[in-house]
Amino acid sequence: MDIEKHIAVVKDFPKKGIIFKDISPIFLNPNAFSQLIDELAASVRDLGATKIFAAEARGFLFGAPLSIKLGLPLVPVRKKGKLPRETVEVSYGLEYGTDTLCVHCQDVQPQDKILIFDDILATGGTAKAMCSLAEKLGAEVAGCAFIMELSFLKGRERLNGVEVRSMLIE
Ligand SMILES: O=P(O)(O)OC[C@H]1O[C@H](OP(=O)(O)OP(=O)(O)O)[C@H](O)[C@@H]1O
Ligand SMILES: Nc1ncnc2[nH]cnc12
Repeated sequence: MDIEKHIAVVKDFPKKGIIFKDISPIFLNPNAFSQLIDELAASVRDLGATKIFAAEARGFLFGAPLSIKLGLPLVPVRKKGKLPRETVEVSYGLEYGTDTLCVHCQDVQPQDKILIFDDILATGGTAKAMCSLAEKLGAEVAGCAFIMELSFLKGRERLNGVEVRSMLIE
């Protein structure tokens, strides 16, 4: 499908100099959204993941239907202070700031193979942090998948050694 026609480009958001790729128009078109989830699921099935990590907040919007489509458990990866039970955490840098991501310890077992999912791969800070969370809990990273990759920010290099799948590379 032509994903690009469902992405709005906004200059200088959230800071001057950032060209923000807004994927939210896809949610206004349920047929396109459904097709996107079908294609995303087909593109990662062979990775043999046992669970999906999806990053707050935009990652949740795609991660939830992806988990249903693949029949795999979904582990919410949340920003600090949101998860009520025991967590592991990792701090990371973003294109426009820094943050800390957490996961519930009980959600992951050492035999798990984790599919790291997010809407956008930019600098790779978020995805790298999710890989570290999986590894801290003794699990393996099966691969990383994104709707869109901003290749000029070289996130793929930061994920060196991990299988990376992006539906759209810009
Ligand atoms: O590759 P990176 O440089 O880490 O950037 C990618 C991340 O940035 C955005 O999330 P953001 O932290 O803006 O949060 P949101 O999903 O809550 O909007 C996006 O949804 C990815 O998670
Ligand atoms: N330029 C960008 N557009 C949308 N989401 C992002 N996350 C990090 N950088 C981004």
